[in-house]
Amino acid sequence: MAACGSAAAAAEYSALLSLRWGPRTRGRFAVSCRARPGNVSAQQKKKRGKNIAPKQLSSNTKLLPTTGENEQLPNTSSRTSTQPPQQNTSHENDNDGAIGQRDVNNAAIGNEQQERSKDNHFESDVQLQDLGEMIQNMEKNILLLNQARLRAIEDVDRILTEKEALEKKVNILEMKLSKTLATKGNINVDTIGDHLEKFTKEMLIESALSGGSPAHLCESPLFTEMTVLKEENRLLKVDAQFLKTKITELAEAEEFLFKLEKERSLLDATVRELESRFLVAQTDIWKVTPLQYDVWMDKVENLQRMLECLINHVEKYVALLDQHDDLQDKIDELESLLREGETSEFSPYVVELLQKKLEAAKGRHQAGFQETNIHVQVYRQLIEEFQENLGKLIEESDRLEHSASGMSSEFWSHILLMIDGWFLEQKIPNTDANMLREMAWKRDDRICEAYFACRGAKESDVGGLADVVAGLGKALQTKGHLVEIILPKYDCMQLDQITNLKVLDVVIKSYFDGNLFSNNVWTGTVEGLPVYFIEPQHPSKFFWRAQYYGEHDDFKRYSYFSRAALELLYQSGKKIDIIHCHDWQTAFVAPLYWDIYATRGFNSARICFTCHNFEYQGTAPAPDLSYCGLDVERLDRADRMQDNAHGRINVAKGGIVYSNIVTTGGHGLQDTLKMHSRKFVGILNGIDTETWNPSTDRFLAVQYSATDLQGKAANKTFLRKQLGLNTEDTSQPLVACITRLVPQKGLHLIRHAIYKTAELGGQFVLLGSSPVPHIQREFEGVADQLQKNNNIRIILKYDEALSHCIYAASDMFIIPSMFEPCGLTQMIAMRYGSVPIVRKTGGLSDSVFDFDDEKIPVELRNGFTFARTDEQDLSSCLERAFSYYSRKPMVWKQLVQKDMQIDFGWDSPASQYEDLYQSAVAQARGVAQT
Ligand SMILES: Nc1ncnc2c1ncn2[C@@H]1O[C@H](COP(=O)(O)OP(=O)(O)O)[C@@H](O)[C@H]1O
Repeated sequence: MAACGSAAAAAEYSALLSLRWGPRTRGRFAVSCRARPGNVSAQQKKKRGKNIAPKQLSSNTKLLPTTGENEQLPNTSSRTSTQPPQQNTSHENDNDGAIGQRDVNNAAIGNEQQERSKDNHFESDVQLQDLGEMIQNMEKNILLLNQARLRAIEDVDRILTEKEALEKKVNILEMKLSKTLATKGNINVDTIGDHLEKFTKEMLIESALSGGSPAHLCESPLFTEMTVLKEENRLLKVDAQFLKTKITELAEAEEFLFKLEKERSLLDATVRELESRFLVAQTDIWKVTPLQYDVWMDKVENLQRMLECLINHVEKYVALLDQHDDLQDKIDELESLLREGETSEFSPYVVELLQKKLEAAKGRHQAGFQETNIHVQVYRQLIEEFQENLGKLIEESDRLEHSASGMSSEFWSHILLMIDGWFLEQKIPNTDANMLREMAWKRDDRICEAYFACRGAKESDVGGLADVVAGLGKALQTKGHLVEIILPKYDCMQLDQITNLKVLDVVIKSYFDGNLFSNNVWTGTVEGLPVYFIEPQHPSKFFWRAQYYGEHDDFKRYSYFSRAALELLYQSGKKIDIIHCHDWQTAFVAPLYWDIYATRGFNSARICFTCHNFEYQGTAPAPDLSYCGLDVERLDRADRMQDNAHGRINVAKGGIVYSNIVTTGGHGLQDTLKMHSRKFVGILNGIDTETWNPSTDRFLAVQYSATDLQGKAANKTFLRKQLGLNTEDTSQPLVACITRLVPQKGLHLIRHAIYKTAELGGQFVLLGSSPVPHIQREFEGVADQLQKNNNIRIILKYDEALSHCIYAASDMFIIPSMFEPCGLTQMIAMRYGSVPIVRKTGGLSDSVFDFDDEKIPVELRNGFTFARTDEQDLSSCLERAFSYYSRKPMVWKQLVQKDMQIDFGWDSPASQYEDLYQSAVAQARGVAQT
């Protein structure tokens, strides 16, 4: 029985141990956790959790000895005599209430046994034997108990290790969570959620493995922490989802912007193509003789269709603008959301990242919007211009219906008188005069055509280029270089500007379209510079057109000239260092030189190309390149002379590709310039400081300088009187504008400036002329309308003398160009103490710096600038200038004096050119020596 009892006791112990030590230990742990304040942070929870377990568990181990009595409990009635009474006392202090009660019971049983032992002395031996067995059993039990204790301690250690591992996992998860929020806006809370889910599962499995139940697990602090984490993660998920949506919206906006940019460049290409086709078709029409009236009408109709197409395209630009508006709304919305985001709990990194992205998108959007806007304005003007020309052509078709032969005898007499006049004025040689007389006599239609083509020709449309070539040439000459200029011998040249004009007794033959043609060579000096004039003896009379540019066969005319000019240089046997080509008209020289002349040993020179106005680039169908002897197949390639937008040939591009130095910017050829960036240098033009010098200017009523501004005031008074402007109020600032009236110059802003100046109490003088009849007429309308306003004068002609007086008299000078490759008027204005107010574009933004712009060093601030093409920006700029003028006269005076002292001469640009030339020459010599 004892054995049985012992065995039963042992079984009881082990059963008890496994039952009590497992869950109860955990139970205690859970209880002590629950006792903590409910609102502590997860971090605090972890710290406290770590300290509790070991001590409480060790106190529990004291309970073990009481289990010695527990083996008796199931059979108390039959086995009471075997109970060791002394054992009861050892557990008096036991903490466990249930077990303590059992101890009390056992103690009572023990007392009863002692009473019995006194009455039964006979049984003492037997009892002693039993007692011995009991002691042995007890010892065994104690041994078992100790083993169980050791296992319990091992269990505790294992649980602690597990707990620490779990805590580490939680830490890692927390770190992952915050890292994920901070990385590139990619908030992957799903992954965190997955981790948490996985983690929970692992916990459940571990719990199951260690015999725990889900119910117990729910009570565990780790589980609570996990729940908190899960909730936090859920909220984060919502935030992240929201941010993700915004990021996606931003990405969509960016994509949309990209689409708009692409669309615009496609439109640009098509419109430019249309524009050049239109121009060609328009000029081509003049080649049709009056007898071919049907052909004429077909062509006019074709033009009409092209015009409609152009209008259609411009409408697409307008649609683009609307889309830009939508985009603006989206950007505004995102911006305000982000502003809220700054104060919310979103990760600051994410908000900052989004803000950066948004800023970039905003910048692109604004630039795109502005660019599109400019295109819309310029092309709208262009359409009006085309419509005007078309109207003219239709009018002309009426005239043609009666044919040139039907022209009155008065008309032919007028022509004959004109020819005589040119001859007497030495504008044409005798041979030409005879030939023209003959043609007029025979009522030759070509005379008619030439006459009508010349009618609209303006006085000077090469002013800017002529100024630059002469200015740079003279400056280089002063620096000791030998400079020569080659020009076509235009019939409309101002011969009085040329000294010693004479034809050389030599004929230079040059190649053109499969034949050799003779060229007369004339020489003369212009502003002290030697000039050669080439006069082709070609039946097309290339430079006998009564105007410089704008002929239907300009491409042919200038490819002819380029080839003839090179031939002249080649045959003269000179050893040239630099050939500097200006504008697309002479850019043929670059490929011709390298492909044809350099191979003939004429290779000492290096080529420099400057394009003063990239509005015109000289495009034509590829085969036209062969006229001057260039190899079409070799050159009609994207990396050579093929236009970047369409399949035509682009001569300006050829100039960039085949030159050693390029000093120009822009317009559709940026990619080509980028590819050739090593040879590209931006140099601002200068002005001729002798011609434009207020202290010696013979056109002025009074000469003056920066140190004597009385003279400037005198010029103002003089001009106001001369133009019939109000002279009573001397405090009124005088605003001026001298310009060609073409869309490029910002016509709507010029008009606005007139009215705004009047509104601000100033006076306005516009001197301008337009090659476009409808623009000229439109400004005539404005002039008529404002004729009686004695604060405004609009003078619609080209008048150089008057221009000098206006520069001198004005206080402010307005240049609101849509684009401006370089611009001279802002420099001339400053030299004359007229403060420039300009739109920030091209050369204007390189030479005029806003007086209020704190990002610009004070010493450079010389005028007032505005960026946008709308009227408001110009208005506020004008207001700022007026405010300084009237409220701070001393500051204004200093600004005027500063502007007058800026060096805009050619010396500095010429030195820059000189350096470029020299390094190109040095390189050439280096190559020659190796
Ligand atoms: N109506 C005019 N009368 C006199 N000079 C003019 C007139 N219009 C423009 N100019 C002159 O033409 C030159 C213009 O050069 P620039 O500013 O480079 O413009 P662009 O060459 O594009 O016309 C300036 O010297 C200016 O004084």
